[in-house]
Amino acid sequence: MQDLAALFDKSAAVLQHSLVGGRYLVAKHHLEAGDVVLQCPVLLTAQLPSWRKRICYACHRMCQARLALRCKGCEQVWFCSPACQDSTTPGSDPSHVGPEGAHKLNGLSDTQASPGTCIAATDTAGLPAQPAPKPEPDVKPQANAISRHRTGNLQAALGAPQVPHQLLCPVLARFGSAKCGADMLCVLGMVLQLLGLQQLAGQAPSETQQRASAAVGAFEVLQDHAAELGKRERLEWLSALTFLRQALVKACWPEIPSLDELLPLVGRIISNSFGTYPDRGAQDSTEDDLLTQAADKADNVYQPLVSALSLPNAAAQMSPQHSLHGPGGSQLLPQFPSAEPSCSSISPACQPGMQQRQPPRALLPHACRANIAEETRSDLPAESSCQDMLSGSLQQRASQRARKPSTGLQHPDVAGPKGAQTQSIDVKAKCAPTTDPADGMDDGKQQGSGGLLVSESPVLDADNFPRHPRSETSVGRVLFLQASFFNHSCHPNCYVHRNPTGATIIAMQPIAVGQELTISYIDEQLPQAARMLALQRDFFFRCNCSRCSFGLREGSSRRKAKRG
Ligand SMILES: C[S@@+](CC[C@H](N)C(=O)[O-])C[C@H]1O[C@@H](n2cnc3c(N)ncnc32)[C@H](O)[C@@H]1O
Repeated sequence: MQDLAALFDKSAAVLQHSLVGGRYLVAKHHLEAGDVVLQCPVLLTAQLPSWRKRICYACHRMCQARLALRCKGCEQVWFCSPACQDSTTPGSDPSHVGPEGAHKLNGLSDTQASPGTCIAATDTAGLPAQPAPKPEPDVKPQANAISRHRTGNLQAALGAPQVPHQLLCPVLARFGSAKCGADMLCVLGMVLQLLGLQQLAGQAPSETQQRASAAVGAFEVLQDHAAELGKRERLEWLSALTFLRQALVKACWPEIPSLDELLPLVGRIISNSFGTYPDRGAQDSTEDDLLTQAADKADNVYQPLVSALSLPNAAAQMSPQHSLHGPGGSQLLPQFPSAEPSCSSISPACQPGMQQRQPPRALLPHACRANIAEETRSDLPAESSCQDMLSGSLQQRASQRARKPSTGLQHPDVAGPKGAQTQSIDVKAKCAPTTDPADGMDDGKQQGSGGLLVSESPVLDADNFPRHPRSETSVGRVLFLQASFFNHSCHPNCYVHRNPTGATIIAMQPIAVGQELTISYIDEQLPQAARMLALQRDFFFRCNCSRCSFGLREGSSRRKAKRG
């Protein structure tokens, strides 16, 4: 807890803990509306597959046109400029090219490497290295690799290093053949980044190694809700993680984590990450912009319309929402908050296509999951090993699959049992499309229930408040370490503002010293029942905020009044 408190040293928040409520943040001193509470760098981020051709892998800027530079190694990531490409592939520096030199690329850039191949390495003395051991797919896990890297200095996690693309490239090369849904693949990308950080953390002591080690340790302290996944949802994740393990094996990853080790990583990512939304205005936000907006926010919290249409990121300012904007986000840049992203020069090809400032769309946390009925959650064997559970179920599902076509959005191995659709929200409507917005839809618009409504004006409700977009409009996920300690409220007193290198939490109203700081994880303008459903489904908890408690009382007194 003492380590964790250090994460908030340079902020206006103090971490507290209660037996009932877990960890939460309170105001260190009195805050006025518009005051910055804290700034959080990105810990992990990944884009949905359909957006990779539009959003630079290195600087996360979005382009209207398809990006020209693609990594020829994995064919899975695109860059907006050679400078960006170089920034993620630090050439011959052996400290950047993987564990124990096993994945050193021998002078090949990742654009020359064969996709997904395990390239023989030479050691630093120029002698041929032992070929990287190729673990069997069913290799037994080592000791928990994640916990091994926990260090005392969690504050260093705020400067988590960028994982070199060379390290991840051979694994990402397999992602093209993944059968899981787009959001799952996005989460797998974040898991892979974490494994990459873990590899950096295992290197010889260095500043990068220490920061990576702190980041891995810090991730471990986040709440993990894997145990609360419904049975079907859990099977889907196990199947996706099996795919990831196979990709790691084929890429000669030196240590293959078991499913039991990987599932908690997913459990942390899905319940702590935010969806990212295409906000053209966020790309070039500066600290000045931010402070201006924060000041405006103080004046405009409840008179949103004018500022909504004139300022970038205005939806976040006015709508007390969990609003992280845009594909900004850095590759874990330590310079925060005013530093430019690592891409200092956007390519000429890309620049004219950069999205114009437009009223942004606010954010909903991802919900690319089937809504598992409560009764299906309860029949999960509590202590079952992931592997046993998966293999048993796969046999069962193989016969079901023979009878029932897959939706195409799920891994065929976990295509739902007969009748599953009746228990769940339409998965198709909630998942980002697997089609590619860069292929044939150059205005970025897509049709259909899974459409990405990039160029659309914000949807305003009856009171002219911008509404959260539907979850399928997101372009990826992002995880901020410090933001993961804010509890949710349906009447929050802070909001999350996304900028190119991270996020800033800003007070929306005067907050007294010691008062809890809260953000909204969802569109809090939804009716109470819908809010409860979204929080349970996506974040695995029943909201105990004052508004919900009041709402419940109000509901019951209304019912009593009706009865009486
Ligand atoms: C992102 S974490 C927030 C920090 C968390 N309290 C902790 O100790 O790490 C989200 C988790 O906090 C708890 N939580 C947050 N807001 C809550 C609320 N309004 N009511 C009940 N539980 C809440 C839930 O367990 C939820 O899954």
